[in-house]
Amino acid sequence: MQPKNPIIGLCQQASFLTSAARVEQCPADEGYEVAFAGRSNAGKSSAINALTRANLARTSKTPGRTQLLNFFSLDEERRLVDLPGYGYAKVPIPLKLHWQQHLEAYLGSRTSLTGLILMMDIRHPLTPFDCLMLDWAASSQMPMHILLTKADKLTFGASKAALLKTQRDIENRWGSTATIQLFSSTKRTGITEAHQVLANWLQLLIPSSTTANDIPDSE
Ligand SMILES: Nc1nc2c(ncn2[C@@H]2O[C@H](COP(=O)(O)OP(=O)(O)OP(=O)(O)O)[C@@H](O)[C@H]2O)c(=O)[nH]1
Ligand SMILES: [Mg+2]
Repeated sequence: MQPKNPIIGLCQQASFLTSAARVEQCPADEGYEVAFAGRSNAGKSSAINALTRANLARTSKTPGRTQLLNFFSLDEERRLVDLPGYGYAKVPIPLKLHWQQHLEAYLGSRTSLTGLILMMDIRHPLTPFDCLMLDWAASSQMPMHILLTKADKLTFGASKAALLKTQRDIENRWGSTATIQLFSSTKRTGITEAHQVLANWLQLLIPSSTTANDIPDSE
């Protein structure tokens, strides 16, 4: 029998920890943290829910729903963070500036942050703000993994083509800054691959004889 990837058990026991409106309100900067970033409505909260199999993060048809940094605890030293979505036009400018400032302060100061998952709607990849995040990851050498979300909205062929094109565009501009995969919260596509990235970044390495493909999605 294959050993169970420890990330699956930890994700199943994930619980809401706290919300922070500013960096000073974040939990102690200790252990390991992975943050989920992306344009408003890209599917960040849905992805966190799909990866944890719980209804932890609030999702919404109205973009701009997540306006705080929401922390979810996996165990005493590991956390996931749902970041406020950027780029939502209807948020008033002062609030936008407030969020941008706090997002930058968080990203620039958080020493427990071991990686950033960037979510992009597969139908609208590489928005200007996504490009800024890639610039930031490249310059700060922060590991980045991209989920092309809502892959279920395209046919299999079209989603593969979008993956290859976006991958090529990223390599041309940012080299090996980011890895990338297809993802769908509704169809539960790409969960195993994303879990493997989380396991690596959260220092939950599984035995080398086991590969990501050996581990079933739902256990
Ligand atoms: N078809 C499909 N719809 C999805 C998927 N993921 C999210 N959605 C829908 O997209 C909308 C936005 O999802 P959220 O997860 O709330 O997006 P978010 O990025 O957290 O949004 P903000 O909190 O506003 O930044 C909701 O209506 C979801 O049901 C997916 O994989 N497939
Ligand atoms: Mg959200």
